[in-house]
Amino acid sequence: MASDPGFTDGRAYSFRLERNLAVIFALLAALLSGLMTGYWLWVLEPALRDDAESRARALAQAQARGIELLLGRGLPPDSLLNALKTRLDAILLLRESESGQPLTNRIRLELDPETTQLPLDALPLERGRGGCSGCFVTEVPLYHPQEYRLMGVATFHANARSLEALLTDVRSTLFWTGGAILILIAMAWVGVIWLLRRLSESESNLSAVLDVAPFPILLLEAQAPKIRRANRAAVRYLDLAADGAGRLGSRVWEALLNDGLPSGEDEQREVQLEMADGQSSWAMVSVAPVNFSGATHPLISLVDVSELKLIQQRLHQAANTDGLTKSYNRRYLFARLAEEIERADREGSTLSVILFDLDHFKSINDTFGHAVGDMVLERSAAIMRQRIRGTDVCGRYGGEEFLVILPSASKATALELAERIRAGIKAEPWPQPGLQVSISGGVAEHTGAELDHLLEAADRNLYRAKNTGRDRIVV
Ligand SMILES: Nc1nc2c(ncn2[C@@H]2O[C@H](COP(=O)(O)OP(=O)(O)OP(=O)(O)O)[C@@H](O)[C@H]2O)c(=O)[nH]1
Repeated sequence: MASDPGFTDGRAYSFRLERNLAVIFALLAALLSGLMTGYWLWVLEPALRDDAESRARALAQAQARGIELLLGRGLPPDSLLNALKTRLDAILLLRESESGQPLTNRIRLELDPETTQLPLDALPLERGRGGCSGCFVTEVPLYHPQEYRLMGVATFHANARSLEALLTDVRSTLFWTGGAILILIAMAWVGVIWLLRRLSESESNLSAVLDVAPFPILLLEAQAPKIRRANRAAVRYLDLAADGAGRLGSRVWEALLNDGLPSGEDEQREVQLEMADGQSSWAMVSVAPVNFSGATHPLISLVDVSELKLIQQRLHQAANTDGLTKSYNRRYLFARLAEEIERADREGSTLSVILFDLDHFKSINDTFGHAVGDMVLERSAAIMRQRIRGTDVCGRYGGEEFLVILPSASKATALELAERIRAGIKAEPWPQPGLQVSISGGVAEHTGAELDHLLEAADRNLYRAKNTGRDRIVV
């Protein structure tokens, strides 16, 4: 089938099914023709010949008897010949006694009814004698008159009427049988053409449907993950182009293959792809088996979920982030701390936390205004984020309280970091004249107890820091 411009062919497409059907019909027609020819050659024709021969043999014998009777009357030669011409239907092989020249005549004669009564096997006959391959000739001279020697009597090897009747029978049998076969073959071909047209229609309809689909669709080969067909959206999305062998492919497609296609029918996979323009894109890949020409091919569909992914990320970020400080919020901190405690228990590693609280924050608000208070919160969170390690987590625990989670850190390490943060906030050059900010912190190390115990321990130390003059860290 010619490739259509839409559901792009990676390779010429062929209907194996319809091709097989056509071959079956052709074989059937050849078989029937062979049978008919064989039937004619090995059954009908031998029967025809046998029938004709036996009739001719009988006729020749009867005619020979008739001639014998005529010859016995002692007629002069001319009269004899005339009598033979008018009475018998035969070929005579007369030979002049002197010259020895044969006088072969095809004569219209009538049969003497008496002669037909003679016993049929009375005369021995030989076929093909005297140069007449289709004749039966008496083997011995029947009569020896003075002037002429009658070598024998011959007849065509068939009674014309019975042979004609037989031929008519055969021809009519052949005509009807052959006609029926031809009608069958013609009907079969009409059926095949109709079927092919329907298949072609459904194929082009499928191509049209797949082509207008706004998302990429690929039909793969049954045996290997190679593209057999791709719709326009797939050509655009995956930047597909045909190679020298007409096979579709691209760098993005190879990356998708390397990432692994879903194996199961209901399986879907989200894959991140680097597109032809260098941009990153997320695609939901799903696979469904479809049958073509008796083989199961995977039909791959891709849905670009980049925007969805972005929205998901934003939602996830919004759900876990504090709007003011852009640090993690309390919800996330609790969930993350639970995870880290579980990991520390599982791996037997250390884990520490620092609970910070800005000092006299109420008075900052009261003195400099709420907006300045917000700015102090934002800046303090940024200072914390700048100083922690990549594995640490820092977030807003409450109003002016912050929690830092330090996986694999002892309380000594945590203390060190807490002091650096405290010093950083204190040393920050705040833009408001007279604004001074300090922070207190309580450090606690996970000792195998539950999450609440760890936070309570940190809170107790923070309380002690507050009560012992603030601007300090207590372990
Ligand atoms: N500007 C601003 N203020 C906040 C925010 N959240 C809580 N606060 C204020 O933070 C203040 C906390 O005050 P307190 O709990 O009395 O503590 P403090 O004044 O810091 O005193 P100590 O903790 O004992 O040093 C309150 O006045 C809250 O209104 C916020 O998001 N923005």
